[in-house]
Amino acid sequence: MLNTNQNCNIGFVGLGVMGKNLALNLADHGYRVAGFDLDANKIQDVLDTEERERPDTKKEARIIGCSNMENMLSNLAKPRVVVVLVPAGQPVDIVCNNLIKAGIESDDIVVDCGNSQWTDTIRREAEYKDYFKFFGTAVSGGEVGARFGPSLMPGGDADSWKHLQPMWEAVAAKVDENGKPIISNTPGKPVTEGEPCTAYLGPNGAGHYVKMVHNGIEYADMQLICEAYHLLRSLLGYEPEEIGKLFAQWNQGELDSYLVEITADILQQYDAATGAPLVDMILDSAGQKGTGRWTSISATQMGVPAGIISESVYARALSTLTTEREHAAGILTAEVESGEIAAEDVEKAIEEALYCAKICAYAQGFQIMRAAEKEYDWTFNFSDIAKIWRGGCIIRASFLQRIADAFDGNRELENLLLNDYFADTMAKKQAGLRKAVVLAAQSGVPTPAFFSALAYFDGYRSEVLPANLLQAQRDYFGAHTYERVDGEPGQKYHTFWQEEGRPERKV
Ligand SMILES: NC(=O)C1=CN([C@@H]2O[C@H](COP(=O)(O)OP(=O)(O)OC[C@H]3O[C@@H](n4cnc5c(N)ncnc54)[C@H](OP(=O)(O)O)[C@@H]3O)[C@@H](O)[C@H]2O)C=CC1
Ligand SMILES: O=C(CO)[C@H](O)[C@H](O)COP(=O)(O)O
Repeated sequence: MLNTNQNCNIGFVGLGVMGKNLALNLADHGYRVAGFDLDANKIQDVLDTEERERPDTKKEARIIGCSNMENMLSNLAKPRVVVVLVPAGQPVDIVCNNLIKAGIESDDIVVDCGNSQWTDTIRREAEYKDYFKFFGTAVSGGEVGARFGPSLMPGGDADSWKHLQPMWEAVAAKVDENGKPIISNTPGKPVTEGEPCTAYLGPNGAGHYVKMVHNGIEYADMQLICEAYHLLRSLLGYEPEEIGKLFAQWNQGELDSYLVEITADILQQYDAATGAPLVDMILDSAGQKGTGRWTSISATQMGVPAGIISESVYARALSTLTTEREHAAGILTAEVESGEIAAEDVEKAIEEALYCAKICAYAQGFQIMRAAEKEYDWTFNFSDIAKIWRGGCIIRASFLQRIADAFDGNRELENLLLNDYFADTMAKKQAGLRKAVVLAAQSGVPTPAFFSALAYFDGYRSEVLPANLLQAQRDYFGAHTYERVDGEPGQKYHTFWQEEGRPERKV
């Protein structure tokens, strides 16, 4: 293992999937990295890869391996910057405490680049402030993104950001003047032009919060695509390959996105062992690490309607009840309506449904962040958020340029659905969403995210909802009071339901 004691620009703790690739990305941009991992094989792996990929083999290594944290710190220029890329939760605190023991100083910056819960980031910034500056930067883009350009969502103190900004802007994904990702997945040939997919998002947990919402939207996006696939397969009897080709076609239009692109690819893949479509050989039980659930919980806690995101979390949970579902399938039947449906009409309806439901899901995501601004005293630039999601991250899509434009035009936009482009699109395409939901209901295909999207759209555009009846019910059984449509705002009334004549009094 190398230990050259030369000054490095940045240290890494954790050289797993994300740490290794982000370190190599930094090296490609001319930064010298000192890396440490508990697992010596991981250190060796990054050193071997760096050697293989080094553009000029005669030049010295751009990444050095360190046998412990003291060694890593001694290799870093001051103020030191240490990126932590270990599993979220307790390991991050273990690393922070180990850095303190290893002699980190109060001017040094420790950057948590994992999928940490934003409340942990807020706590950590305060807890470690006497020892070092704790800064959050959430990363999206998986392995390839980390290696060649992720979307970076930084949050923490503004001075630390000034120090980190040039590095983060260098390694982040880049988009061109039309908001399209500029891709180069060749080691040693990083993209240096274009607009970087990173922007300072605010203090303490702001970056991790925004990443969490990104993942909540990711859950919804993925679930909606899966429902579209399920409908096409069940209603039209299409094979995965056929659906893959259709998705590839949709990906040329408004649905252009990384998730639709990879779905098209996945569905055209066959299993080497059996010759069956690969998707049919994969167990239908979805995993989740928690970020989608956190988004749903945070929305619920703040009273933000985010049903599509929540339904997407529940859909994953329902999918894991494999044995129960097998049992229920033998007992519970569906009375389904069958009839002739023109394939072309169904395809068009599902394509429109996917776009409309996607708009509603993103609208919910941005509403969650708007509520979080008040809750945590942050001021988000929603246009910046949409812009830094245009490249590098899992939900990257050309559609995000539309969102950036919507907020550029009006920072105070109450809801994305009220922007001219989105309102107009919903007006033109909602028939497809309605049709998809009807077809799903009639044929017994579970499409909770599509249903939820339509209910959100119809609920949000309703001047009157049956919540008046609900308030009366609450007042009836619990004297919870209500306001009158003709009363002073805030003035509460209670009807004495059990008394003769049921008098109503101000409360
Ligand atoms: N993988 C992905 O696509 C994405 C992951 N993330 C997030 O990034 C973070 C890292 O993920 P990922 O790289 O996939 O995880 P990995 O498990 O691949 O890598 C984590 C590495 O950290 C090491 N480690 C754990 N504890 C310590 C410690 N105390 N000191 C030094 N090294 C330690 C682990 O060693 P050992 O294995 O020996 O424990 C392991 O090598 C997570 O928060 C994850 O949620 C974010 C975006 C995408
Ligand atoms: O952060 C990510 C991408 O943005 C990860 O891929 C994410 O952790 C995947 O989440 P889950 O395992 O819950 O599906």
